[in-house]
Amino acid sequence: MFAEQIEQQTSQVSTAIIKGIIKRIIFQKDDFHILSFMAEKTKEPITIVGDFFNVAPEDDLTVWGEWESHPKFGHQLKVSKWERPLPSTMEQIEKYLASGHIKGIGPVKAARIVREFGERTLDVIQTGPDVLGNIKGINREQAQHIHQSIVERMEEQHLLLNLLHLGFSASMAKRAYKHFKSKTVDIVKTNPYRLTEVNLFGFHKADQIASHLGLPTDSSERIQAAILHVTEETTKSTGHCWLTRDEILEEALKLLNKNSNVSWESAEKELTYLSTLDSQLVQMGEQIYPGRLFRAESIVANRISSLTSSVHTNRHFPLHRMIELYEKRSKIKLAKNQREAVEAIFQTNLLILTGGPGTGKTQTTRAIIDIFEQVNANAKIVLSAPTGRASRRMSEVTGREAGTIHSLLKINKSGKPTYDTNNPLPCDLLVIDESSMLDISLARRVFESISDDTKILLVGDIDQLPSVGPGNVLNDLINAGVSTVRLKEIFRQGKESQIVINAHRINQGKNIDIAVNKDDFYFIAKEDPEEIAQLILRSVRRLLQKGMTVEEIQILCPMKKGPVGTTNLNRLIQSIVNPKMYGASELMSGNEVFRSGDKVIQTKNNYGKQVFNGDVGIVQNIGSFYDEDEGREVMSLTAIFNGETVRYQENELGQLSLAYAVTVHKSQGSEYEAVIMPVTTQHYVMLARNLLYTAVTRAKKMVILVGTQKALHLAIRNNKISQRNTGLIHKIVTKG
Ligand SMILES: Nc1ncnc2c1ncn2[C@@H]1O[C@H](COP(=O)(O)OP(=O)(O)OP(=O)(O)O)[C@@H](O)[C@H]1O
Repeated sequence: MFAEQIEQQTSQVSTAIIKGIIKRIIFQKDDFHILSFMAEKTKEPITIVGDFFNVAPEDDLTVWGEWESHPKFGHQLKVSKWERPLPSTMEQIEKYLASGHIKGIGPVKAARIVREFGERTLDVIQTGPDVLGNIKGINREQAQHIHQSIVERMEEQHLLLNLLHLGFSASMAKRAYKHFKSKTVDIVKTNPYRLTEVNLFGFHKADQIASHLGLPTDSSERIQAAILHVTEETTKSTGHCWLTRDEILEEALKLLNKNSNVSWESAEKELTYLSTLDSQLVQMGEQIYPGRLFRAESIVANRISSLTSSVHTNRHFPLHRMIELYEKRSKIKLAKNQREAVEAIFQTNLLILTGGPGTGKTQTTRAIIDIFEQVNANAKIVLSAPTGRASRRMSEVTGREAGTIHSLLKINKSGKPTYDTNNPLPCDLLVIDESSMLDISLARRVFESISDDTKILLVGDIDQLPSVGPGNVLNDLINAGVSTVRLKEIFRQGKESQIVINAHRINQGKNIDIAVNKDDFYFIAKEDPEEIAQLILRSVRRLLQKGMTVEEIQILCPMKKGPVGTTNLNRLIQSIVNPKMYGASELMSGNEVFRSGDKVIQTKNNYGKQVFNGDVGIVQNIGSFYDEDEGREVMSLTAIFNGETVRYQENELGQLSLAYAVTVHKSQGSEYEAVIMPVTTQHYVMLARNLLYTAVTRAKKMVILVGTQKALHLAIRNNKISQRNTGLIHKIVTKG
């Protein structure tokens, strides 16, 4: 059987298959091993490299791999698969027991055990520790240990034999085992979709395994997995917290029926079943929530009810006098609604401060913090924001320390925070800036982490795009009646620019105003998308000639696709600002080429590297370097993010993208000296007032819009801010 498998696989892939014995572990880090291996046939020692687990010298292995020639270490076999044949003869079993794998057994005891049970030794020991009771020199505790070790060994063996050929790596098999224990192989073979529960595989990979195993395409397991997959993906891509039954069924059937014929009724039956379990999906009438979003909404709503009902308003200090003193100290006369905000924070535990650019949100926040400290010199005030860029900016404008919510709550890789209901954040006033970016899951973490004695000030601009993740938290809180101060007076307008004026005009649905005597807001009329792209290129060149740097100029696009989408514009801009240089190293990832000097954006949170989704950096170097951990030369790219050098290996480049042009969504919470934006009906589906408003408010010194008046008007008129399906308002209202 074993040999048959080898034959089968030899014919499918052109890899070397070698049987032999591990002689020495040359290097090991986690699962990665470099081993000296004695090939059975040639009796020659070779070096094998790859992911292994629980291996030790003298282990018999069969390895599959490809030969590679390493500049430093010479000829070595890169192992993609391996198996450890089960010991079957008495001699093999004795050698195996004595090999050092099983604590408490050396050669003498191994020989005694095998003498007692013969070729059935491993089977017998698996039945229980008591069978070892008569073996001289083995006490109860050791017997238990030997039994346990053998059981685990056999399970691991079983795992490797059954999973590696299905496309699992050794470490994936180990992760699956950690979760499903002895049931792992059974689960994979009967319902591989369960691997999606532990985020080991997505639906598509699980479906491939199921198809490889010949499992039926209309099984309940497959239909349920597809339903859960589309619910998760659709809420992620649309920002909705719930979807209708019909939406889910339509999408699930599209996915399922690529290679089968599942009926609407069968899918509906499975959806009903999943909803009645009330865990992965929760049904409220026609609305279906992913369970975790439903729970997040309920928790936020509960916490808000509790926070707002626990406020102590009996003040023993002369607030009006304190505001006057603040005005004297800061030489700023607060406007009426700025004063209201200062007063409100002492009357409620949860306050929202919103307003457009230049309306004095930062100034009001400063006043609140200052006066709060005057009232209580020992008050612990914490400043935070959803992204690294927003928190850095907050720190600059307030002159105080500010960090991301993730770092504040000490949220670990698996999303678990150190501060939560049982261990609340020690804090009297928590200020969160850019709070329009809070999605419902992050809001849950924030509200769960604070006690009823903490006040929260949420600062943000509700007219910006909503959070990237599901939910519309800031808007929902305002609409649910949470105390809100809305700043309307524009303080910057007089002395400053058309940018602020036009941002407010856009927000009010009015056309932009181009003042001839100002040179910070341009609209360049162009119809043809190719010409728009060329004009954008020319504008970039012009700004560079004027002395701006690549980092200061940002192209913001509604979409990624098309001639004026980020993908194409990045390619074009790169070709002029950072063209291919003869002899210089480059690295490819997907359709993108990275060169030293390129502006790049991180596209997912990486806690290990401390670089987060949306962080922008500059590539510093591309080349090979000696990786101590791997003990070999690897190609890598280093980039500078916020003054820190970060290294990416070739297989990590999927986390980076060129960033000369980014989507408006990605720009939330950032500011740039100059913003250039294509405005064309090619991006019709995305043209909305809040998108244009968000883009324009990112600019500090200059905005250049290139496109058609028609597209611009469409965007300004479209204030049907794409509705998000959420239930937070309802949940808060019903609590009240
Ligand atoms: N009451 C006031 N009197 C005079 N100037 C003020 C007042 N409030 C704010 N300002 C000034 O107006 C300008 C804009 O204020 P601020 O930076 O607080 O606005 P903002 O809403 O935070 O803007 P943005 O969202 O664009 O950062 C600042 O120069 C600030 O000092």
